[in-house]
Amino acid sequence: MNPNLLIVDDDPLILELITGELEQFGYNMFTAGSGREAMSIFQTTPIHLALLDYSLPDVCGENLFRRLRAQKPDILVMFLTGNPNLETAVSLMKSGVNDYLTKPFSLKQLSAHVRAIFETNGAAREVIRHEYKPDPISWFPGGYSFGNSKAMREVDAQIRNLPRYPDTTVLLTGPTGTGKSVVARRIHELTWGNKAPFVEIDCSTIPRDLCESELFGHEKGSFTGALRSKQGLFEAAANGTAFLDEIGELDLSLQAKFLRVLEARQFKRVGCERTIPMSARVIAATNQSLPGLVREGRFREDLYFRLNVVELWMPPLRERREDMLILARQFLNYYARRYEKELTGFTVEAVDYLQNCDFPGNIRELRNMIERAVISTNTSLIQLADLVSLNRSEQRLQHPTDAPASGAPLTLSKTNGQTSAETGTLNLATLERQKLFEALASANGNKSKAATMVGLSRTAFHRRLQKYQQAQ
Ligand SMILES: Nc1ncnc2c1ncn2[C@@H]1O[C@H](COP(=O)(O)OP(=O)(O)OP(=O)(O)O)[C@@H](O)[C@H]1O
Repeated sequence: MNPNLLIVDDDPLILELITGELEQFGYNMFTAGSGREAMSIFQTTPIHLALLDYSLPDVCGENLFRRLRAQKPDILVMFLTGNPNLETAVSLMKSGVNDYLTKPFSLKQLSAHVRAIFETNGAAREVIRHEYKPDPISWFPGGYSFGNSKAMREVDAQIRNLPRYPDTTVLLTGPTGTGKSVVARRIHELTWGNKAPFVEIDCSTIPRDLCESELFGHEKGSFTGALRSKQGLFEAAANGTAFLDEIGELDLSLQAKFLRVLEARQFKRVGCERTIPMSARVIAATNQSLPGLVREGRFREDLYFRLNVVELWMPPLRERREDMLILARQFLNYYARRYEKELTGFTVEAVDYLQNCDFPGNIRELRNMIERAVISTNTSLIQLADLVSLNRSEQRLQHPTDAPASGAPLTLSKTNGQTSAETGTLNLATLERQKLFEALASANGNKSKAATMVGLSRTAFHRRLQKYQQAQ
């Protein structure tokens, strides 16, 4: 199920252009020319993201937004506005709008924003991941790298060995955003190329009562709502790869059934007695500790052992700092091409910053940071100021009318409408100093806590703090 997007605008041309642009990315597009039309679509279709024009013929966009949120608190909302005045901007951000884009904007900017909303919003991201869509980031021309750290070289060596054992189950473990899904796809590519399907399911997002049918499929009429027969994960994966993400979330009763499938290499659709052979390789991933879940009685020990034939551990990025720049460079090349920017690299300060960041969101966070920097930069080198950004809503509350059309987090130099490197650095220093001291104050003087709050290692935090304390 790809995400459903609703655009509400009274200009049919805008509706058509936006629909054409976003459909290319696999979103299901719904359009409405008025608030009333929007509400009637909304009543019948699960909408994940609404793109709202601020001025509609029959209702103020803000009222429509409140009605949507009242009915579906987790709906994502982005406004497409003319230049908002300060009050409007403040009110939008305060009321929890996810993003807004100031007209005129380019379609590229719009799609970048939509992707960013889904990337940064956990719940909605899961919707995308529920079914497999090739992720273009995995297709760097000339191949892509996992990095050059010892840990990742070992992972790479093991992955290269796996095509010889296409039935072997693989367990991928490691914190969120470390690249487990990327590795799963890489194993599939090396084993089957595009000759067999790769099918993905996220066990944490499928409602419990639908999970069995998602895994094993069902026959028409086997339960209320089963209007058609449906293949499940194992059948759809055929002789390719069945990837079960967040396996730790699988319901205990289904764990037993799943174990039997792994042992017998066959299964039955719900409501059907026919046995279907299971030919796919199973890859499971989790960012939880399965032994821990076993101890708590939330995960079957026998299933854990059955899955754990080959375990690949993806360490957090802060434990493999030598990979950071390789990955950052890779993302820079990718996004520079994608956004058609002439970029040659990073400044020394930017490199220093990247190497000192802790990246609690791991590669996902690094990737987002570089994408935003590429969008916002005006120079051929990514500057420190392009990487360090204020919290987006804070920025907009302070300088709403200065928000660039791209809506990318502002660099301070741009916030003030100045682009000189010197001025940028000066402003950045003030901003950084303020952020460090604020974090320190909120952490009651605890430097480790404050460092985590601003995304730096304790040493980097301490070093920077000293610099500002000496300058006082
Ligand atoms: N080696 C890599 N090269 C390029 N992009 C990568 C690489 N590793 C990870 N990424 C990118 O980082 C992001 C997070 O990766 P991925 O979804 O594979 O992490 P994960 O460990 O499965 O996370 P989660 O536990 O939250 O599901 C994705 O956008 C992915 O494309």
